[in-house]
Amino acid sequence: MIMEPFGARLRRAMDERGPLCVGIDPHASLLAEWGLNDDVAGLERFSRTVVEATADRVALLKPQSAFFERFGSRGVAVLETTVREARAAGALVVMDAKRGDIGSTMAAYAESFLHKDAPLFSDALTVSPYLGYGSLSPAVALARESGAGLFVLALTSNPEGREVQHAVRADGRDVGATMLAHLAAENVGEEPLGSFGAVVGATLGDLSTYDLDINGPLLAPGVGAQGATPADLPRVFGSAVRNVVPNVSRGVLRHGPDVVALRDEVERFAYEVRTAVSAA
Ligand SMILES: O=c1ccn([C@@H]2O[C@H](COP(=O)(O)O)[C@@H](O)[C@H]2O)c(=O)[nH]1
Repeated sequence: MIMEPFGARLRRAMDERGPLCVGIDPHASLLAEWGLNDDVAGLERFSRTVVEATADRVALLKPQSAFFERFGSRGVAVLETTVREARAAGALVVMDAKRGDIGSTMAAYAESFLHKDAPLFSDALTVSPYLGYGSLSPAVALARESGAGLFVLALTSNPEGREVQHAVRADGRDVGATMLAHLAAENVGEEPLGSFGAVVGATLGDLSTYDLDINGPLLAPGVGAQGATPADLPRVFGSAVRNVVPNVSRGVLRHGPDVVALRDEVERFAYEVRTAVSAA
């Protein structure tokens, strides 16, 4: 069965559930705060709890692959279960693995996360374009075939990103703007929303010099622990704010392991995001 394109599925989820992405980031410090051991059993309990608390109510869940990979194959097995259970409970899943390599290797990364029969198949994948946007072509092609999406790192939330992303090219455009232009080209004519999104940090202040109108989703990490708030979103994203899905990881997760407390925090962020976006 051919799956509806990711952009259309995400638009519907954002409209029905509100535009919020919750991160599944099992930091060792959070496992300790939750009274769990820093081992595979702790990882499994943490991830199950986040899925139980959030997957039936948020548009997007974003497992951070690094925190699972650090436990080796058993951690990756927990990641597979987490993705499967989150999707079964109704959330879309973006795998935050930030893959990027020469095209021939990129094809294998794409198979790992975007082939519909892959054990880690996810609705979308974060990818790094810093081996050249064209190196991502195999992932773009497979995402189209599978009804999946990509989130391309364009303007990341960390201050160190500037030395690469703000570098100005010979044509006068900076690297981040160039990535946004590539994505706009991928999404031409797609309705209601293209499947090729950008990662643009909510921490970055006024982005009015960038054309964020890529007809695709803007995944905006940085809300919560990194200091941005939902109220910042209209100022940062301007008229593109309707397509923004802010991500909160530690800002929600530090309220666990109590499921009700996690849900309350998700509802609070969702309400604040909705209020900020509808006032814009
Ligand atoms: O520019 C980026 C891209 C990705 N991230 C990821 O988002 C979460 C943020 O976690 P918080 O706890 O809400 O700070 C994390 O998984 C990062 O790897 C990002 O922060 N910035």
